[in-house]
Amino acid sequence: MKIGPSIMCANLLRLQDELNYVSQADWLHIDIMDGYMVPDFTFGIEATEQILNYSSLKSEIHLMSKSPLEHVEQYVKLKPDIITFHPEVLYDPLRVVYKLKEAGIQTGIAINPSIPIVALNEVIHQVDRVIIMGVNPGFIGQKLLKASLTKSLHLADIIKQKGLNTDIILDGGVKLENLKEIYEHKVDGVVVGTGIFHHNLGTEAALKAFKHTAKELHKEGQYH
Ligand SMILES: O=C(CO)[C@H](O)[C@H](O)COP(=O)(O)O
Repeated sequence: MKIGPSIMCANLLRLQDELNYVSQADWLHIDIMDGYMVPDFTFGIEATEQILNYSSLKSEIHLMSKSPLEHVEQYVKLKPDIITFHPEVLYDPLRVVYKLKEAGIQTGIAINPSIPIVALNEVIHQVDRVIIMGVNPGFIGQKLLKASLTKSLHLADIIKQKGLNTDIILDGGVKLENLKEIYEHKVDGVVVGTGIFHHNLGTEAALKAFKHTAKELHKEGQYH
């Protein structure tokens, strides 16, 4: 199972150190909040560009935006590896998908806890990853909703039936303690915020612990 630290949960006064501590992660997850789709704000273009320039990790920009069609233009210019948006806010999410494909950027879609998997029918075959939100986005440190895990099993079935290669990622409420349960629900990767950056082991050791646990689960291998 792959581990993607969510940089919005880092100690921002020590951002370079925090980026160094997670340099062995599988990818870096950068949340962009627009103040509409979710109440808070995070990084703008300038800050995101600085983070991308400094980190050598594969990068994902998660657009928590009510207007992804407009916002995606600016973030495409930063050339991240993946841009993930919420299709539920658009009548025609494929327009964003095509923009990303045209730009050669991998496409992710994220769905909030209230959105059923069936809502992805029109787009699932066009995207590289689906992020299932384990919490209602906007705030860090919330508890994982069990219904999101059930959703993951449902999504895994659909991906298998359709013969797709789409990654299932879970974002929100991921801790070392629930990693096994998450893995058992056929999740391929997790976005981890406070579980890494607020862990009492410290960021670097927490990431190591996550990677070790993920490796052990993979060795057991009975679920994937
Ligand atoms: O989408 C999010 C919250 O809206 C973030 O990815 C957040 O970083 C997850 O934090 P935590 O792991 O503490 O739940």
